[in-house]
Amino acid sequence: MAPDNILVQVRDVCVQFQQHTALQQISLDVQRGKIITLIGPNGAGKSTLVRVVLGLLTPQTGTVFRQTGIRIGYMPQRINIDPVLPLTVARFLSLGGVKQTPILRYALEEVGAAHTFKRPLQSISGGEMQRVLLARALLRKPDLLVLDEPIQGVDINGQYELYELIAQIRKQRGCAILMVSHDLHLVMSATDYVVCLNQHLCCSGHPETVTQHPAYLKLFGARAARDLAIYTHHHQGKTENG
Ligand SMILES: Nc1ncnc2c1ncn2[C@@H]1O[C@H](COP(=O)(O)OP(=O)(O)OP(=O)(O)O)[C@@H](O)[C@H]1O
Repeated sequence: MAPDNILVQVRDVCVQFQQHTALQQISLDVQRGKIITLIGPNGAGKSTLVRVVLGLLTPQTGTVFRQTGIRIGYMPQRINIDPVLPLTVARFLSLGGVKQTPILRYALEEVGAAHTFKRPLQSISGGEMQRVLLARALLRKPDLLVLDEPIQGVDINGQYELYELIAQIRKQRGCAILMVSHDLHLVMSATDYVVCLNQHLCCSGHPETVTQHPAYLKLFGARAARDLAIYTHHHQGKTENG
């Protein structure tokens, strides 16, 4: 059992693929209504941890507790679509079980992709696709939204927009969000808690704390300093403008 405000509790989880250790002694709490971001280099185990949280992968050791009855909306890193399959965005969204047009339209409106409703899925842009996947996850009315690299294939302006949208969704719906990101500076203002992974848990805490942590600086080096400078600038700008 975990306190009611903890949606998912991961304790001392280890995952091994053949001889390779993907996760080592990882503990994590996903709190109701909070945004938690997993960062780490390629192969650090971020997607593996996401799969553990989702219950798609059973760790060799450790425990995972999920509050009973919680709904989880998942936006995967990518999906494979048959290029010749005639599938509109509306039909794609309805495959999740919700068929009512107004509800599907509303979900697309919420993510700023209402214009794609009747379009063939194969014809929409990378950024639009990310929004459609987000809409699909929202149709589950999630208590927890899990986003595995939501900005993949999105240009830099689109990335800021998407993170703003994610922050707005949390504000409006009050759901918890667990997301994976490579770019901490982009997500910092939209994140309550950061977990820095590299098979083991390098450091965790509030974004400002993590970016100054020796383990984070060791892992990301010069980029970390640049990220902090960008964040500080961005953050100060925001404060000055109210
Ligand atoms: N099903 C699997 N079988 C074998 N090895 C796997 C499997 N899934 C993941 N791995 C390995 O586990 C390690 C962690 O992979 P994971 O995808 O979790 O990393 P990641 O941090 O999400 O990486 P990226 O940033 O590149 O997406 C990698 O070395 C990967 O090759």
